[in-house]
Amino acid sequence: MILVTGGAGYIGSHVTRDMLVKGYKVAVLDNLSTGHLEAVDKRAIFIFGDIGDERLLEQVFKRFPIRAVMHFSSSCLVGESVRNPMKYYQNNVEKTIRLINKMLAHQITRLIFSSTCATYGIPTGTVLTEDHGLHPINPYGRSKLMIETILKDLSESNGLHYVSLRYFNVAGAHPSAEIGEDHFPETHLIPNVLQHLQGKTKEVSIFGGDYHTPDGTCVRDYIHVCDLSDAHILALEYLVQSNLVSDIFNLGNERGYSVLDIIKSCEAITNRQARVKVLPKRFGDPPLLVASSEKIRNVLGWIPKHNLEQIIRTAWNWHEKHPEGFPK
Ligand SMILES: O=c1ccn([C@@H]2O[C@H](COP(=O)(O)OP(=O)(O)O[C@H]3O[C@H](CO)[C@H](O)[C@H](O)[C@H]3O)[C@@H](O)[C@H]2O)c(=O)[nH]1
Repeated sequence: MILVTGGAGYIGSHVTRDMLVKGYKVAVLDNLSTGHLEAVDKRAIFIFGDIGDERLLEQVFKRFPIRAVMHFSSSCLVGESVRNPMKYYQNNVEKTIRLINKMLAHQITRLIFSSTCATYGIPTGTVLTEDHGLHPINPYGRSKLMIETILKDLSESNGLHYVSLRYFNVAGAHPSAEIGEDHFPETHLIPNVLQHLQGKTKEVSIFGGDYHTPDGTCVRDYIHVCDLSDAHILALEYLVQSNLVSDIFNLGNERGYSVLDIIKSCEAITNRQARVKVLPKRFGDPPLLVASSEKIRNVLGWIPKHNLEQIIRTAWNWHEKHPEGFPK
């Protein structure tokens, strides 16, 4: 059985569903602070609670035959991390240490960790490889880098085996449109543009129009949540098979799209026109983040199957089918 922390969240719920389809048994641990019970596949065991609750972790690890942990639960908004860094150090660092401690106490030594491209900071080249320097420019990135450092140390001394996946910009929804992205408040670009095109907001804010990028807006590498999910399952299989190897992989598509590119693509796919307003830069945003995914393709055999159009189309289907998101 695999324990999925944050399995009621956007990414965790997609990976949970895919693992169940592949025949894995899954237990989801989630405090529903940002996740949704309705997003959790009914075939999974659902445990309500916090990853920082050591008594609960003790019970979970005693009761269920957990072979590995996929650790999604974390705070993950760059802007919020700048305003409230302590939340990030507590949720992402302190509580993760408690989780890993309990895992090791129960001889659970396999972990898939949700890391981020925010660990790199401002890239020196145009495409980021995993060996690029790590100089995060916001507390979110720093909190994830702290855990990566801890994981490396524990893998050398405590027998922990981990795969850390550095996500670029995750978007899109399950092809069934039964699960998708539902945050409150929504801060991410693609859902914000689509919700605006549904008539929910007056305009789309563009955070910064004078970056040193081709059109002056930030460039990001968007990856479909189902491609991301495939990579998690490959990483899990890799950990189980190789057993001794721990590693770090980028998860992106090697294609950069600016904020304006995204708005134009959303307009074309929905056949609607957006109203945009250029606002000041959001603090903590690097101008350009594009992955090299060569390593994960070579080592894990990961093949992304969705392009930007499919990312936006599946997200649009989800928003159209669930204009209010999950039932509240
Ligand atoms: O309404 C919006 C929302 C976003 N943006 C811009 O669009 C780009 C993408 O922003 P998102 O908020 O969608 O995503 P981030 O790049 O901030 O965040 C993503 O990348 C981060 C690393 O930088 C973390 O990994 C984080 O979890 C992940 O969602 C940024 O340049 C942002 O400034 C806008 O212009 N308007």
